[in-house]
Amino acid sequence: MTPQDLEKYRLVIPDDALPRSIRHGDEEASGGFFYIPDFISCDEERYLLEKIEQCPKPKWKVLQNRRLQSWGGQVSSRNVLIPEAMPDWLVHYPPLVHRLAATGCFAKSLHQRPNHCLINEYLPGQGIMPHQDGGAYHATVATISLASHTVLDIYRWADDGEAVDSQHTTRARECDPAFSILQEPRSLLLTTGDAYRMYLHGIAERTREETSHLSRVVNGSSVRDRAIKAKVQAACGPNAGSDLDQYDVLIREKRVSLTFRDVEKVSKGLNALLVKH
Ligand SMILES: O=C(O)CCC(=O)C(=O)O
Ligand SMILES: [Fe+2]
Repeated sequence: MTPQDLEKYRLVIPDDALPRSIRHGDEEASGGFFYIPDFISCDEERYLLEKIEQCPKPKWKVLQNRRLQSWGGQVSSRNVLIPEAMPDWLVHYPPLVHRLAATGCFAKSLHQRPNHCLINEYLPGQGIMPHQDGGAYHATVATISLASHTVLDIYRWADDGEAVDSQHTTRARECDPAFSILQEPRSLLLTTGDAYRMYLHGIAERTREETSHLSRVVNGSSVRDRAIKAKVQAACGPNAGSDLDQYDVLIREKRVSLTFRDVEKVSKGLNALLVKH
């Protein structure tokens, strides 16, 4: 995929879900959300899951609601990457770093490609609290999903568009998502520019999506799996839920996600000399 192709994957965000400080039409100049189904093949997906599963146990950091691996190095409290080489299975086969750079979404980042990858594993019922990815990274995040679908919920700040007092340290977010994005296995979701900076994102801790959880999905028309697409479109349509089982819409399985970003500040210590670019 080339940078010219990317535009056709842009998600159209409804007017009433835009941050109040962005006028409709402005978002194009400053990034957005792009959903690309089948970014990797079934063989690549299988291979990646195998490699991730084979990693030694200490590579996993176990959190309360998921576990994760970190590749490319550790990000220090000062937002500096202490670099480590990425493994072959993220760089050579499948050539994910190269394939992501070729989309053009990292063209404005310092290294013009991701140098860091977080791998999150979610069992059914697990998720991630709404958050922002913050200032350690260039404002592009590339997320590849493996093994199961999920629904990423996108939230706005409650005070968005109001003058925020600089003394103010805690900001409230809106309770309900402004919209959601359905991510299929093997898909890529890119979040760039203002879309990265202005919204929060999270995954609710549930074992299945019911009709009401799918009703604000914005990418129903670009979902590849026919059964999932039919359910999303039925949930979003004018007769939402009338001919659907309200309580058994989409069952989640174990999902693994790869989150690629560019950490712009990189330590030039001894480790850096050992990392081949
Ligand atoms: O698993 C995902 O899709 C989201 C992960 C995420 O938001 C993060 O690691 O910051
Ligand atoms: Fe995140």
